[in-house]
Formats: sequence, C-alpha cells, structure tokens
Amino acid sequence: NRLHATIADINFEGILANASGVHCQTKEELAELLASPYVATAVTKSSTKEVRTGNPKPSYYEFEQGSINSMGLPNNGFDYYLDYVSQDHSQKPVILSVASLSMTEGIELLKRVQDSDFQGITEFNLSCPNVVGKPQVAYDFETTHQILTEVFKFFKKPLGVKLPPYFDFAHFDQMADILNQFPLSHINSVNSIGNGLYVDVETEASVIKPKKGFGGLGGAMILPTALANVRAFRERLNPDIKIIGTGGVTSGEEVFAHILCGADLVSVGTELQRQGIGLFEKLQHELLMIMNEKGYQSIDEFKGQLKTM
Ligand SMILES: O=C(O)c1[nH]c(=O)[nH]c(=O)c1Cl
Repeated sequence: NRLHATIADINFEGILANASGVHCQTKEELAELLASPYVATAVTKSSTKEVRTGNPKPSYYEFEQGSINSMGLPNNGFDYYLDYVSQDHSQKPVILSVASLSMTEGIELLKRVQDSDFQGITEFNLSCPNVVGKPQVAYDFETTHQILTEVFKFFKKPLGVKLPPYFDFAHFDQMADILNQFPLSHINSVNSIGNGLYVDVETEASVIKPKKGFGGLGGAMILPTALANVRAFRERLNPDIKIIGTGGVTSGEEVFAHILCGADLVSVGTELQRQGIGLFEKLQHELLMIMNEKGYQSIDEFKGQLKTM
C-alpha cells in the first residue's frame, strides 16, 4: 500500500483520520468513520470522567478562512468511549482520546485504560483551550513534565499527547526536551490555535456565546502554524515518537505538505465538519495524484524530506 504508517507497532492502511472533536462524539459517528475505506483510523472525542454537555451554544462558527469553536469538552463520558474502543474493530485501529480536566482526573482515567482490555493507542489531550477557568496544560512545561512523569510510572500501553501550537523556538526546544524523556507513541500536533476572536462587522458582535466569543481557531488559516509545529517537532523528537499532523487540511496538497514536514498520519477537523465523510476519498485521490505527478510510489520516499534553502 502506497499510503501506510506504523505507530507503536500498530499498522495503519491509509494515513487519514478525523481530528478529535469532529464526527466522533457518538459510536455511530465513529463507526461511520471506520467504515470508510479512505479512513485509516478514527479518534474519539476527548473524554472526561463525567458526561459533559459542554458550553452554551452557539459554540461553533465557520467562516471562509476557517472555524472558531468553544465546545467546552462535550462528550458522552470516558466509559462510553472506552467501551467502544474495547470492542473488536479488528479491521482498523481506533485512537482513544482522554482529556485532563485536572491532573488527578487525567491520571485516574489513564489508570483505568491501563487496567482495561483496550490494547490500542491512547491520546492524552493536553491542549483543550475552551474549558472556562482551565489553562491549556501543555503551555505549562513544569506541569506537563510532572503529569507525564506520574503517568509513565504505571502506563505501559501506547500513549501519545495532543499538543497546542507553539510559536517560539524556545518553546519548541523546551517541549521537545520534555517529550523526549518519555516513551511516547506519538504526538498529535496541532490542536486549535487557542482563544482567537471572530468579529461580525455587520452585527458588531462576536459569533459564539462562550467566553465572550473567544475560541479555538481551525481550518485553512492555521496551516502555516500547523506545518511549522509538525516540522519543528519532527526535527527535535526521537524518531520513535511518531507524528499525527493536524491543522489546515482542505485538499491533497495540505496532506502532502504535512507528510513532507514529517507527519506519519494526517487528521482533518474543520474541513471534515464542512464536507462530511466524503472528504476523505477526495483527499486520498488528490494525494495520490500529486504523488503520481512527482513519481513517488510510497509516502516513505518523501516523508519528512522538506527541502530548505
Ligand atoms: O472545546 C472543545 O471541546 C475542544 N476544542 C478544541 O478546539 N480543542 C480541544 O481539545 C477541545 Cl476538548
């Protein structure tokens, strides 16, 4: 297969996935993703111990250049998703996303994953920007190091982390130094750009209700930030730590660019929300056309091979 990847000894046929949060709240949505031949894996909505309804609506808004969301971690509860991923989906791997509303809750949930029958990949979301009063954990390097140290005392199954975007080389360096200390299966980079603000000039108002309109940014406009983070971490991380590239994918071109920067899998959020599951066939077709034009048989021939001047 020309499009393949391996994370933590788990083989993926194809390289496309949903970004956590989109089309992954219910078992039906997850099953629909897995049923698509163009989807390599499905990532669950980040789950918390308790069921959450999330922030007041409207909490999601699309505009030409992208999207803004302050969903507030709505999810059907950890047990619901652990039950689903523990069922047999042998035809495809499923990634269980776990949120951390507090250090103790995150650790408790990961202990339950460790003690469960689930043998797949868990992704620890350290970057939700929309829970009122809660900081994005991964912007606090000390706390991140502390949590990962605690987790890896007991967690022996494949574990990755969902990271927010960073914007400073000192932060790329500091975060990579921390991550390289742990046997992570992967990082997923980037989460939305936190706390943007979209203003509707006509109404002179913000467009989502939570946090006076502040929310995470996604879609086409975050592509350069997403690619920079994928590239920066690929250059800095131990090669055993794989990368799921997320952010700004609307066509095969951006999938190609993410792989060129070093992504092993590529996930799609805003555009999937817009176009629905049919998008994955389009993305895979466009990627293969680009590879044909360039004479690449497999993505291994160009993965991480970004040229510089
Ligand atoms: O508001 C959300 O649910 C949310 N929204 C995001 O853009 N990223 C996240 O990680 C989460 Cl958890």
